[in-house]
Amino acid sequence: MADATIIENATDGDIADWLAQRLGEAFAATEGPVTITVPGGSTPFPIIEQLLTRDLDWSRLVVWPGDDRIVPEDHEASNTGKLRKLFEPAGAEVVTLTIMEQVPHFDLAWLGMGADGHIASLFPNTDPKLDEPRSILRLTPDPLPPEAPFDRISLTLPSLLASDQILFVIRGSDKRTVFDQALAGKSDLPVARLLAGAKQPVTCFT
Ligand SMILES: O=C(O)[C@H](O)[C@@H](O)[C@H](O)[C@H](O)COP(=O)(O)O
Repeated sequence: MADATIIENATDGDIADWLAQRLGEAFAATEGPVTITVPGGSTPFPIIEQLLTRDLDWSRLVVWPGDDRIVPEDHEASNTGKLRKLFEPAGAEVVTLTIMEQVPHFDLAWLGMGADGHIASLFPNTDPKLDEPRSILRLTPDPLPPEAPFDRISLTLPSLLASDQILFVIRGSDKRTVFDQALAGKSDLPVARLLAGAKQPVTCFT
């Protein structure tokens, strides 16, 4: 079971500073690109807007959506569309998730979490496995989440765990309770399964 560093009451700017620090360290540690996966939903985008004001060589960054809704990129529900609009003008590359992609090792895996304990699009009904042989899956959440009632494509638990460090940004007391129970090994929700498999540092901003 992972132990996590919990940083409470963080502002989007605090999280952007933390991310800039981690990315700066990753850029300094290699000549090549730095590869991260980032979540969709609503939380990450204001943080990314602030992150991109920091003075880093964004042309060295490769961004993988952790998941997406199966909609065109110009659809308002598209995570990839939003990430492209933010990262590409700064010079970063945003990968298109397809089940044919070879998923790399990530310098950082950034996740959100739903109140039902889903991460990426690994909803409880999809019964995500730590020994899943596939890297990317197409899934149908059941029930379909009302805020984004679409089929999904998602990195799997092994893909997300193939990372040097894991970041969660989880806002709200309900979600914090779900996260704490998962961290304590008191649930079998997707977030708990990921935490059970994590050997790398886990940081959670609330
Ligand atoms: O495509 C998605 O919706 C996300 O990848 C999903 O896993 C998200 O991270 C959580 O649902 C939290 O979403 P909020 O940040 O909106 O709370």
